[in-house]
Amino acid sequence: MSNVFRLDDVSKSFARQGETFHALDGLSLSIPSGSFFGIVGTSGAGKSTLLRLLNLLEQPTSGTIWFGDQRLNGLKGAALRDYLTKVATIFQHFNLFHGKTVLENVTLPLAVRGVSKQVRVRKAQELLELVGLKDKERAYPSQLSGGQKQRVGIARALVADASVLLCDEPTSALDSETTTLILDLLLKVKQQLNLTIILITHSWSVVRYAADSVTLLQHGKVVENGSVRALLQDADSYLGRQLLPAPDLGARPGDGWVRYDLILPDVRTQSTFFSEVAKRLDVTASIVSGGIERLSGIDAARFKVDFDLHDRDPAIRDSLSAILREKSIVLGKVA
Ligand SMILES: Nc1ncnc2c1ncn2[C@@H]1O[C@H](COP(=O)(O)OP(=O)(O)OP(=O)(O)O)[C@@H](O)[C@H]1O
Repeated sequence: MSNVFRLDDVSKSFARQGETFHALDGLSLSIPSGSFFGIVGTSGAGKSTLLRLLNLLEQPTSGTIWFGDQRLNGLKGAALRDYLTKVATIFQHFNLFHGKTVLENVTLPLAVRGVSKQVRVRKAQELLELVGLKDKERAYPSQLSGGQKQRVGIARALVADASVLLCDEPTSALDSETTTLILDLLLKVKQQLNLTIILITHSWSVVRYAADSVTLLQHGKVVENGSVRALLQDADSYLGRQLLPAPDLGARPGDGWVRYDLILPDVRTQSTFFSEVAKRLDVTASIVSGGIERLSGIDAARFKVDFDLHDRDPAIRDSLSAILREKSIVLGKVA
């Protein structure tokens, strides 16, 4: 898969109380074309700084940023304007013009590019229909809910035919139900308009729901990065475990029991997994914690499961281990 962006050893520094502070510190990252790319990290990790480098609100202090084979450092004039039609942004607080109607907000990016009124109204109406706000074109932002405002933001961002949508904490100001609706809309427009979506968030649940690739930033560096599928399959991946959490309930397994921490990468084809294992070895299996998550379009599960091997032939431990490793990803074992 080709990359829409590549960042090579990128740093961004600020002067702070007479000292140099590195918001991004030698960051290298490739973002695949067509991905829904989630960037997570705690407050101050450098997520917004990274997004501001991609939408050219800021320039890196050092390092190179590539958009395909175009170097973005120092882009100016017509090349800059052209880039900014291809890469659009939506924001946490929507950034709508309150004195303008929904339709005027959405037509604005076309008006500043000199597109005729007839064409820009037609384009804006198409986008408003796509985001489910056809009947709101004459409304003002103050008459809309938060979710509707973000829909307007999405329509406005995409009206000039961008191929990349940058999302700056797009659901942080919304309740969880509206968050799901907005993420569903982003997945729909990504599919229909063939977009790459890059979304920064501090919310694991947002990333779990929508992203197919994830990067974890910490102190301005990439700590871990990969496709959701690859991260899940990697027993040593911290990101993989965050995507599919299973709380540790503290109590150890009982005497003679063994506890496995397991991932089932596709529950649809593995719904009878534990009953089959239990039947095959004639053991009791008891789920201690975990659950099923829809990740990147597949239902994956992580469970901590106790198996009763009390008074059983020691060879059964090896058989159990072999069966579990054959069909699931074993993250850990406590005896
Ligand atoms: N213009 C600036 N001047 C000085 N320091 C800055 C500037 N912009 C960002 N920083 C600092 O760089 C660090 C990274 O900030 P950034 O906003 O990129 O983090 P973030 O991961 O987006 O955090 P949050 O989730 O809180 O928005 C922070 O410590 C911030 O204070």
